[in-house]
Amino acid sequence: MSAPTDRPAPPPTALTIAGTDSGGGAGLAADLRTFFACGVHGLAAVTAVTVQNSLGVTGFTEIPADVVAGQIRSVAEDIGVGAAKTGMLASAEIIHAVAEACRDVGIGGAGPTPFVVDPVAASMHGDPLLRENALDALRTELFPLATLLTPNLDEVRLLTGIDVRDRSDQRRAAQLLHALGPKWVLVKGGHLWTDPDCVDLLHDGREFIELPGPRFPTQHTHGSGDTLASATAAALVKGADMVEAVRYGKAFVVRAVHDAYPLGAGIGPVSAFWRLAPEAAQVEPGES
Ligand SMILES: Nc1ncnc2c1ncn2[C@@H]1O[C@H](COP(=O)(O)OP(=O)(O)OP(=O)(O)O)[C@@H](O)[C@H]1O
Ligand SMILES: Cc1ncc(COP(=O)(O)O)c(N)n1
Repeated sequence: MSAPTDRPAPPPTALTIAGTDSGGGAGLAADLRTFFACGVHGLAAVTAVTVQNSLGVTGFTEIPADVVAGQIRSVAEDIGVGAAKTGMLASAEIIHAVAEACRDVGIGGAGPTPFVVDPVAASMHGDPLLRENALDALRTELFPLATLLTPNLDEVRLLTGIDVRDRSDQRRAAQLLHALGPKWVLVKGGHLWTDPDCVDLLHDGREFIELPGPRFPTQHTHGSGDTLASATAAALVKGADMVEAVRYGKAFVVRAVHDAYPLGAGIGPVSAFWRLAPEAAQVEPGES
């Protein structure tokens, strides 16, 4: 085959700033898989390497903070970042370096690049992914830069002290978190076991938008939060507004949870494979 003379236009890009999961279910692997499935070229700044399988996380080591920041600056200067998304940030030092690098290259805050901050604190097995002293750095350094903050209910409890038991608690938590500086907050409802509608609540300081979805009776939801945030970031790169982008992210993750598969003896991952089916390739943000 001869080399093409007309090269295709490059696809949009999105950057994940996250830790690795050796089991391939969550973190960096889930983010890059979701970007790929959405037709977005994934860029990666690795923050930590975890020792992890379907049964839990038995350890992790952090990447030096200057190397994390270097990865962000390197791809921003050369390739360009259409949107960025954080996952596991591990330590206050890394959070500080990420915030500084993101500010410098226009990610989040007053910059042009949408920034989805998933304040990952622990794995779904309850194993810590963030040093205990790092919560304040998340609140004060990263949240004010976030275009969208996507806590789950355990993270809400850690960050606000609110133990969400119903939709009115979910609203109260969204208000408190919005006051910390993000433009939008999405309080995810996956852990609100009493809610059959699995409502994720989106808030911008004025309105509350409820995003219901079916709750599937499966334990295999590893990586669902990463997948939701990455699909939302992918939609933002493609020009969707926030409400449209989060609706797309939710529709994406609902399909991914529906198709989740067992892997190993514990909790299996959600699946982005559905997006590669020919009929699914037609679904774009705003059409889901
Ligand atoms: N059993 C389920 N059926 C359908 N959707 C689900 C289910 N569990 C979670 N979700 C959806 O998946 C997304 C992530 O939800 P969740 O609140 O569990 O976040 P998370 O704890 O960060 O995810 P995880 O820890 O599994 O990666 C949300 O959109 C939520 O509504
Ligand atoms: C590297 C890394 N990042 C994020 C998660 C959270 O995902 P989950 O809550 O599904 O365990 C994880 N387990 N590992």
